[in-house]
Parts: sequence; structure tokens; C-alpha cells
Amino acid sequence: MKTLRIGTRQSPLALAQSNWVAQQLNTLLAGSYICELVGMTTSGDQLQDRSLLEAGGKGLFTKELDIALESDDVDLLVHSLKDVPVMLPPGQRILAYPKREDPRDAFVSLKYKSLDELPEGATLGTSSLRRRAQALALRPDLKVVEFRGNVQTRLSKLQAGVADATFLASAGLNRLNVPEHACELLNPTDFLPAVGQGILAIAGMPDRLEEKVLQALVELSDLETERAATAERAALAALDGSCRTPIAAHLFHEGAGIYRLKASVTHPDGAPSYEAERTLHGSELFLADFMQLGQDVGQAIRDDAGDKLPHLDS
Ligand SMILES: NCc1[nH]cc(CCC(=O)O)c1CC(=O)O
Repeated sequence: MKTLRIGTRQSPLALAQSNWVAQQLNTLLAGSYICELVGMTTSGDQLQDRSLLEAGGKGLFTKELDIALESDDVDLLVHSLKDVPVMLPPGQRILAYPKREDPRDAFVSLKYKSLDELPEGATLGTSSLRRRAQALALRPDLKVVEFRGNVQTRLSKLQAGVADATFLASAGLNRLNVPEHACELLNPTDFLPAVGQGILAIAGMPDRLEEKVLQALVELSDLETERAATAERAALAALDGSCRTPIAAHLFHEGAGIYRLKASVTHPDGAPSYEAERTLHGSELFLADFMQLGQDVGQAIRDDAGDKLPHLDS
């Protein structure tokens, strides 16, 4: 029996995700491989008290994992796709996109049932520029306060009264088995999710992996999820986004062979907002079509906004 070393962050959510992947691969590779998790701390995890915005930069949550893969200390990485920069390090590829979890944002509060119910001037805790921008676009009266840390930390901050409400990815709550914290699941059309929200990416260096392992990863991958990841990330690439940019994009599967990609860039203070959408349909669609869809939507936003896109390349 051989060992397959899986590099992961150590937050409870990251471990839940990596354990799930390990179980799936153990089943698919039964008899030949057994997975072992290798927990690591990333720069992003160490920055809980400082401003992630100031630290800036892409790949804050992936850098140390990338180095471990590069130096052959691990064989695979499990990431939340949302945290993975558009440009992967040389040689690294995403080898599987398991079926997407719920992509929606959840409104979480101990006092109010929905975003609409928040009283005038209530405090919203979030350090996501996208969530801040989208919330202020709907509710300019809200007061936004920084809200850092993993899911549990943010829930205890609510308990402590640091804010009246926060937003968390529904996928994270589901994977942590605490879906009851979601008071309201925001309609993805009004509150467009982050690129790749709810999607896991399993990355590796294909040259170093046995055919058997590559085959198991193909089996674990889900075509509709790969299509969504491809289209949404192509839009992000066309907009040259980083985690500092309030960009959102979501691929809606509207029916057999019909897809709609919508993307938006919202000013951190709520307005103005630029958005674009395009539809793709056909009985035989290739990944290249989804890539093109993403590029077209990203370019449409660029054309529309001209030189007014907020903070795009820092
Ligand atoms: N940057 C933090 C992060 N990265 C991925 C998720 C949730 C899981 C997912 O979107 O797949 C979260 C937490 C959150 O946004 O609430």
C-alpha cells in the first residue's frame, strides 16, 4: 500500500474538506493507496489580526501549500477554489473539481432573520470587499466593521456582539455540519457569489503522479463544476482581479445545454457597480466555450467601465 500525502490548511473547514477528499480517494484507490493529511499554516492564517487588505496579494492562503507541493513534501493539495489565484505556480494543475456545494452566501445573525430585517444603521461584520460592496449597494445605511478569522471565530464574534450580522458561505456551514446558522440564503441573482464559491480544487503536479491516481481524480471530478470553475475564473482573469477586488461571477445552469454567466464589479462603498452577462447554449459544448464565455463577460465589464473600474490590479 502506498501513501498519498494531501497538503491542507488546518482550519476546521479546510480539514473537513480535505478529510472528505481523502475518504473519496481512499475508496477510489482502495487496495493501492491510502491518503494522509499534512496540515500546514499559511500566511493568510497568520494574519488574523492585521489587515488582509493591507497585506494584500494573491495566494495568501495557498503560498505555503504551493511550496510543499513544489518540493515534493506532499502529492496533492486541497483548496477552496475561491482562495486560489488565477495563475497557478509552474507545473501545478487543478486535477479535479468535485461536485459543487451550495454557492450562495448565507446571512447569519443571532437577532435578525434576514438582510431586510436589519434595522437602519445596523452593523455588518465582514472583511470581504465583495460582501461589503454588495451589502452596501442594497443597504447603504449599514455600518461595516472588520470581521476576520475562520468560521467559528466569526460566529463567536457575533455572540460577543461585535456586529449584528455577518455573511458566510453556505458551503462552509454545510461542510462544517452547522447549516442551522444560516438565517437566510441570499438569492444568487441579487447577491452574486464569489468566483468559485462552494467549489473544491484538488491540485497537483501531473508528471509526478501515477496513472491510477490521475484516473481516480478524473472520476472524482464533476463536469458541470469544472465548467462553472472555468467560466467564472476566465471572467476573473479578464478583470485581473485579486482578493482585494469586489468581483463576483456565477455560472447559472438554466436548462439542458443552456448556461448564463453573470459577473459584477462593485465599488467598495456600494456604487457604482458594473455588471455583464452572456448566455451560452449548444448540444455539444467544450471547456473552451466556457473559457470564451468568461473572457467575453470580463471584457464586456471592462468596456462598460472604461477607466473607472475600482482597484483592479493591486
Ligand atoms: N476566504 C475564506 C473562505 N474560503 C472558502 C470559504 C467557504 C467555502 C467555499 O466557498 O467553498 C471561506 C469562508 C467564507 O467565505 O465564509
